[in-house]
This record gives sequence, structure tokens and C-alpha cells, in this order.
Amino acid sequence: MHIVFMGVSGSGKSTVALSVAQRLGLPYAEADGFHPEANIAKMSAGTPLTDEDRRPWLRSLAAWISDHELRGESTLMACSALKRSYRDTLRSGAPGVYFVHLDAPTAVIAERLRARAGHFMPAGLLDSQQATLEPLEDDEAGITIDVSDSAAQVAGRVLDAVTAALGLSAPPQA
Ligand SMILES: Nc1ncnc2c1ncn2[C@@H]1O[C@H](COP(=O)(O)OP(=O)(O)OP(=O)(O)O)[C@@H](O)[C@H]1O
Ligand SMILES: O=C(O)[C@H](O)[C@@H](O)[C@H](O)[C@H](O)CO
Repeated sequence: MHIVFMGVSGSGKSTVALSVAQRLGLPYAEADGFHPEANIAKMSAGTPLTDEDRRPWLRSLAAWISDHELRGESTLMACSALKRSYRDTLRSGAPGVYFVHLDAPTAVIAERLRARAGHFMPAGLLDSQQATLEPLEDDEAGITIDVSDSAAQVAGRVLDAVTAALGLSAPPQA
């Protein structure tokens, strides 16, 4: 099983996914680390990526999922995966890819982006992220979770939802 935390920039993918990966003991990928330099430079300059910019990046993420699948390992990833077609590419990596869409009112996310320091992604790109976002459709395996509450509350809720949906067991909290 492969779990992908999706959503716009600032929705809390990295924060929540890392904490859930640690609880479940799964290999973790931060999709930002797979972007070519040119994509990072483009976003840093305030220009949204195009489908073409994202294509090789998504393929490399699908390959990461596929490599683990071939070794019989489950994984967890933080990746915006904004469009259905992007999720199709990720799904091409393995049969069981489950998406957790982290969602919140735009004002909540905008405020978190304004407060975030030391990240290349400008808060000004939130509008284009929202415009590009295609929410999960009924036939896509996954769940949408509101992330307006604190990171600890959200991580707990996500862990419960994911373990229930996928029949996983989380070790008791230390
Ligand atoms: N539930 C939460 N409550 C309050 N702050 C949060 C919550 N989740 C994340 N944050 C904070 O909001 C900011 C954005 O979170 P994070 O970097 O995890 O988002 P992201 O979706 O991974 O963004 P990006 O796609 O731009 O990398 C961070 O400063 C993080 O500490
Ligand atoms: O598809 C995209 O536009 C990108 O993945 C962005 O979402 C950024 O990588 C990320 O949000 C910044 O951390």
C-alpha cells in the first residue's frame, strides 16, 4: 500500500506526512526533493509550474513508488498531486495508491504560508495552486481531511482515518 498526502502548498503535507510516516514506520518521500533545479528556480521566482514542468517530476515519483512496490514495501509520500492526471501518473507506479487530501479554507492556508519561514515556495503562488487543484473524484481511492485544527490533532485524525481505511495497525504512541 502506498499513501500520498496531497493538497496545495501550505496545506501541511510535509508536517502531517512525516509524523504519520514515523508512527507507521514507513519509508517516506518528500516530493519537493525530487524537483529538478529548474522547477525550484521557477517556483522561487513566483511562476507556477506547467504540466510539462511537472511531467518528469511525477514520473520520477511514480518510479520511487514502483521500486518499493517491487521490493514488497509500503510507502508514504508528501506530494501536491493537484490534478487527477498527476495522480494517474502516481497510480501508474503501483496498484494500491491511496490519497489523503489535506484541505482547509484558503484564509487558513494563506495565513500559515505567510507565517512560514525558510521555504522556497512564495505565498503568492497559493492562488494558482488553488486554481489548478482538482479534488479527489468518487472513483479515486482516498479521503479528504480538514486541517484547520492543530498539527497534532490533524496528525491523530489522519492516522485514525488511514489505519481504518487501509486496515493498518499503528504502534501505540511512545
Ligand atoms: N495543522 C496545522 N496547524 C498549524 N500550522 C500548521 C499545521 N500544519 C502545518 N502547519 C504549518 O503550516 C506551514 C505549512 O505546512 P507544510 O510546510 O507542512 O505544508 P506543505 O503542504 O508541505 O507545503 P509545500 O507544499 O509548500 O511544501 C508550516 O509552517 C507548518 O509548520
Ligand atoms: O505541483 C506543484 O506546483 C509543486 O509540487 C508545488 O506544490 C510545490 O512543490 C510545493 O507546494 C512547494 O513545496
